[in-house]
Amino acid sequence: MVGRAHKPTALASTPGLPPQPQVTFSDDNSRVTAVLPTGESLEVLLYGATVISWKDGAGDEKLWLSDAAKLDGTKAVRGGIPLVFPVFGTAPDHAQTSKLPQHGFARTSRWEFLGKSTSESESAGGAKAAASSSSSKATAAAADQSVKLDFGLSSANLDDKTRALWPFAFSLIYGVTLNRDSLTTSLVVTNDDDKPFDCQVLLHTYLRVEDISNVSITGLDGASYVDKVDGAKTKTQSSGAVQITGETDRVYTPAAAPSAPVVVVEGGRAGFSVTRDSLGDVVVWNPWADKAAAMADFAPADGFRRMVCVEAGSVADFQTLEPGDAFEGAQTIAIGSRAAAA
Ligand SMILES: O=P(O)(O)OC[C@H]1O[C@H](O)[C@H](O)[C@@H](O)[C@@H]1O
Repeated sequence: MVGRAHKPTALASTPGLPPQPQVTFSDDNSRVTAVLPTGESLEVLLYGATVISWKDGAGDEKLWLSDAAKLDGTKAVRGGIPLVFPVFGTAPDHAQTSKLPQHGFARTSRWEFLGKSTSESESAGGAKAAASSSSSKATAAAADQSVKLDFGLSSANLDDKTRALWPFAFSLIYGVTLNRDSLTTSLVVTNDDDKPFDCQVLLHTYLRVEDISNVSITGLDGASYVDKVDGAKTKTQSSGAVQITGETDRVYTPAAAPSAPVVVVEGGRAGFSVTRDSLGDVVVWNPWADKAAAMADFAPADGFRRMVCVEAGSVADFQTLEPGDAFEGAQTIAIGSRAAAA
């Protein structure tokens, strides 16, 4: 195809305004899709508020989703970004959460879509460009746009059975922001009860990689971790990148500050950089062949070579929220050159 020097830009839906991010609902109301004018996209299931797809402007998928994942609300989604709350794993010795299923109920509850917000960067001439009919300014503004989708879950939305397992009044607001080269997910937990409750949160991100044998993870040097595949022993990460060569299930607690990004490097190039805000822990998980084979919803069988979970959370301990208090934790996953600059 011959390149065109003066290719027309996409038409704005309102004359004089740059193209806007598009947010649509699926016909069956089960999912929300957002697309930036520059082509990046995001898909979120209301079931679990699970992000099930995140594509860059070239249409390349950034998250791993099992071919056998259940997306019909009968089981937590195997892949994407399931939300873990209020317990990580199971906690038989923790009275408040001991009755809950693995990873709690947030990932298996239907959330409400609360709405979208969009923004443009002033630095890209956003405000001016929006008021201008100049196509070059409009393009600059569009290039810097982002869209944020908000989802909510509260005790009032839970079925009686779930509420009985964890009888606290709470509300969760989950914000998912799609930028051109990054995705931010943030969770606000509010205690609406008149008694304190304990909770853990985790953003259980399945990152898609080309080949796990070329992947290394940096940013965890010297971090203390619990090795769940070696009798839950506490160890210290030696310096040098972490390589995944077998089943891996570790809960890292890097030194508190400054909180360095955890970078997934593939073939010598930074693929993803995960920056955390108020989330002290990082779980690194890959089930490898045998564990993957034991999961009915994990496919294809060698899919473990195409994924690694880097999960930002607050899970090493429980945190206690007093009545009326709120906790907010977030992660930003940057791709490509922004990851390289991290
Ligand atoms: O199978 P799931 O309940 O989705 O859990 C999947 C995995 O989640 C985390 O990464 C835990 O550290 C693992 O121990 C667990 O196997």
